[in-house]
Amino acid sequence: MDISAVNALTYEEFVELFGNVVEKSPIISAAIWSHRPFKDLTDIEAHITEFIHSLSDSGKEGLLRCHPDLAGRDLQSGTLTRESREEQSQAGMTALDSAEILLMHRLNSEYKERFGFPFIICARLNNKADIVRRLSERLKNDRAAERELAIEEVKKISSLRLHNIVLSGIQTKL
Ligand SMILES: NC(=O)NC1=NC(=O)NC1=O
Repeated sequence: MDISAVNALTYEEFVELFGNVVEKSPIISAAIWSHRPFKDLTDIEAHITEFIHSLSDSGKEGLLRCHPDLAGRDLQSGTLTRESREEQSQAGMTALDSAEILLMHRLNSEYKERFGFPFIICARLNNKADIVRRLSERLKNDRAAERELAIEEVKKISSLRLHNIVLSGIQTKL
């Protein structure tokens, strides 16, 4: 990976490339740009993590609310971001039968009703059976535990997105 190419990006190019590493939260890339030159990919990830951990509880919950439900309205209406669409498709969310869709809607609604933010899991690391099982299990947690668990999942999602951009970016921009 050519970290010098990343460090040479203008602010606009950097946010264009990395702005959706954390779903619908370009402020994170806009903020960490100040820390260039980055030593390597791990350094970029560390700054993303530092930003997320610096958020208040309500800030973290706001970050979680920027994520679309799995098999939810955005997927049905085709308004998912490219990254989310690929991730959800890979986890089998686009191949659910009507009973599975209803189950996901019910569990997601129950979860959101209980915690005030959506259930989040790194879809690339799970299949649909894992997702239903983890959603059912995590519904039993308390809010603070779920906030932290969801933030850990956001970090996994963003790490995979970052690596994907830089690896594929080598062919295009970087
Ligand atoms: N609610 C979610 O967990 N959403 C998602 N997880 C992913 O990995 N991609 C998503 O869109």
